[in-house]
Amino acid sequence: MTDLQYHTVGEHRQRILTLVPHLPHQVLPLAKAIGYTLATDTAAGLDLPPWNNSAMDGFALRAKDTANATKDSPVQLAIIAELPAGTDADPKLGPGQAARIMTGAPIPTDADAIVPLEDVLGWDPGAPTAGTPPPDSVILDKPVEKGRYIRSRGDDLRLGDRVASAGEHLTPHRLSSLAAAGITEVQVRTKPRVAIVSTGSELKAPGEPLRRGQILDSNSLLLATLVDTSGGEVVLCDRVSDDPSELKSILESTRETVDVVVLTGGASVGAHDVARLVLSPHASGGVQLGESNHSDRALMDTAVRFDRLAMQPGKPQGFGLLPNGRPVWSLPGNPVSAWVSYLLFVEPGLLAMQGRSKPVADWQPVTAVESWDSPPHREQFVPARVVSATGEPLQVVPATDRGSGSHLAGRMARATGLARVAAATTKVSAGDNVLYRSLEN
Ligand SMILES: Nc1nc2c(c(=O)[nH]1)N[C@H]1C(S)=C(S)[C@@H](COP(=O)(O)OP(=O)(O)OC[C@H]3O[C@@H](n4cnc5c(N)ncnc54)[C@H](O)[C@@H]3O)O[C@H]1N2
Ligand code: MOO
Repeated sequence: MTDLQYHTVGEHRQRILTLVPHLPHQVLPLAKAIGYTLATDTAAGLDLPPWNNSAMDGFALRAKDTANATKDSPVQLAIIAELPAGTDADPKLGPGQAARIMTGAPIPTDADAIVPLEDVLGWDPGAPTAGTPPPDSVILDKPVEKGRYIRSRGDDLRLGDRVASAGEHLTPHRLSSLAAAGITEVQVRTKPRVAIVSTGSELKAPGEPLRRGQILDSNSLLLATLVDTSGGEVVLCDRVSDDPSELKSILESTRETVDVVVLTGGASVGAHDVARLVLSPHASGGVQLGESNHSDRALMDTAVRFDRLAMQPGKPQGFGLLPNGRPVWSLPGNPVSAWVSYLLFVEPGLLAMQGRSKPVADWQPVTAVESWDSPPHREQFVPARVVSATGEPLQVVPATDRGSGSHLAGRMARATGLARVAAATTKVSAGDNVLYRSLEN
């Protein structure tokens, strides 16, 4: 705590992580599971590789046949078979015999080493081997080490080894490992179905003409695309005016069809702040906290609460559970505030609902190359821009020349990420270290 009137970022996030419900499991074919979160540890269904196979295009042989090979006294081996990848042939190799073999083809049971094409005498790098019949023989002028270029059955994974763990994000590389290990379907957490509602009588859809007093709604697109990157499914994205009946009606009509509601705007203390009026009609402007508010009981209090946070931007924050247990976030309407608030509070909440094992993003130390002021007793989150990507740590400047001005919807585009300044810091000087989260992928 920095001030009794304000919650810290950590306290607010802890309350969210305590209260959000976990989503149920579902079974999906692997090819449909991209972006989901694995719900159970998942084990290999076979040995990988499934059989000993060649790591090189070359010749499979018995190493002992080459033991005496020298430049002066080379060894000649007769080629008695051709083994392309995919063959199930297992030719018998007698003394002095070898098989031409391609990368990935199973090693004959009698062979114990591979010599790559390049290592046999007379190989011509300019003459392609594709489509040519196997030679009658090969000549070697040095011994081949037993086991050379053999990829052994199970040296990647054994049947039953864990391939991926519950809570891991099903990224392309993880899905690929699961496919290689013989998995065809996975248990995942269902995706949170999310309703996004931008509130404010001043909002118009992008592309519509504006009369005096109106602005274009940019938060809806911001939040819808962010929800997608957090593994959520946007099932409704709408705008309502400051008339409370419109927001009430959306909350009612989505009772059974959405798991999560994210609102922007109307979270502060204004006379028409509709999110607060609808979700927490009896709350006053800002909550006066005493020590007891930080007890476990307060953490477990599920009611929608509007708190003031010791952060800039993003001071007014609403969060709680609706009567049927759906979490609702009520984010401030200023676009930079909505962005920062989503990243700090909604993203970890949505990931926790999916059982994601790494629900909080990493912040890395970077060097500020310009000075700027930071408000006392509040953590500051500044849209920032990397100016030198070479060397460590990275060097950043504020993406706008007006600090974290939370209304600067247009200049947000200049940012490559967010810089984070500790609550105790009131001035960042050039050369100081700050934390940074990259938001470029
Ligand atoms: N007397 C006080 N006034 C304000 C306080 C305060 O503590 N006391 N806090 C200020 C801070 S900090 C913030 S942040 C804002 C948050 O206000 P609301 O959440 O009620 O948001 P609105 O008033 O509805 O909108 C704020 C601003 O953002 C624009 N906006 C809203 N929605 C969108 C959207 N979907 N797309 C683009 N821009 C949007 C809106 O037009 C306003 O300009 O309250 C301060 N006031
Ligand atoms: O805290 Mo507000 O979110 O500065 O703009």
